[in-house]
Amino acid sequence: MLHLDAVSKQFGGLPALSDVTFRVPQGQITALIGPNGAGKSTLINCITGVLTPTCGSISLANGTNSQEISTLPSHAISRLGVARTFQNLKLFERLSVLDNVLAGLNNEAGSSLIMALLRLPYLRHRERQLKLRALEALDRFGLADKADWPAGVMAYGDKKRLELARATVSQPQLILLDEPVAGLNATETLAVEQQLRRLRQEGQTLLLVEHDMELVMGLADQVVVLDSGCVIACGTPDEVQKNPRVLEAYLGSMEATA
Ligand SMILES: Nc1ncnc2c1ncn2[C@@H]1O[C@H](COP(=O)(O)OP(=O)(O)OP(=O)(O)O)[C@@H](O)[C@H]1O
Repeated sequence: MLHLDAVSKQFGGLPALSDVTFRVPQGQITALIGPNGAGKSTLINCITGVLTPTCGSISLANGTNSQEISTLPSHAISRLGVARTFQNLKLFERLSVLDNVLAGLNNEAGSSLIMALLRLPYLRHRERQLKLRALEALDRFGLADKADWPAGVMAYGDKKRLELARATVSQPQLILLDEPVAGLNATETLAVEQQLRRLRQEGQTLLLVEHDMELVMGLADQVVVLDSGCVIACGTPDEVQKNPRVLEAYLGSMEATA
């Protein structure tokens, strides 16, 4: 689904990513982990077009088609079916919960201003369809009864789920989840875990950046470990947990912060 080949990114000559190569297989959950400063956010930003890699290739493969996306801007990558959630929530706090999810269908709304002003019947029908899909997405994440609330007044856990509803509503090819359970309590974390399992059952491809190792090891099909911008391990949760380089990277980072 997503192929990364020798992706490197430098900031002012300093390497943040070096020769990162791995694949995100279709219909699976791939977790990207690593100590603080390992390069996870930089990589997510390269995949979503927020940053352009210094060199290397990032391509979206669908059947026999493969498209290079490393040079495309964010909106073009989003139109190709890559959605994301953010580590620090990025919601429209003053808009309603429903409107926040509708923003996730922006690519499909696709009407011109003139058409919107004319309020053609076709367009009204289209709007109703999109609203229905947004409500369904809210319902999946247990938020349908809050559709009219301003997003800003919701509890933190609900905001995290709203981001998931917005990222999934367009049924993207690939969803990047940046720390989806950070700051959630055990019950909320379990609920998100179940929702992610359900998405996988439905065939959704997920790339998950997460510090919660219990969640990662219990959920992921494949774990990719970054350290100082390099992939130091890639395999099943079992393989990765036994890998001496991984243990060393995590122990090293714990000593550094002790
Ligand atoms: N815009 C930037 N300019 C300069 N250096 C940067 C920039 N963004 C990231 N870096 C550096 O790149 C390296 C990787 O940072 P990055 O934020 O990608 O790590 P991370 O794995 O996401 O860390 P964390 O788990 O703490 O979020 C770090 O050394 C960081 O200081």
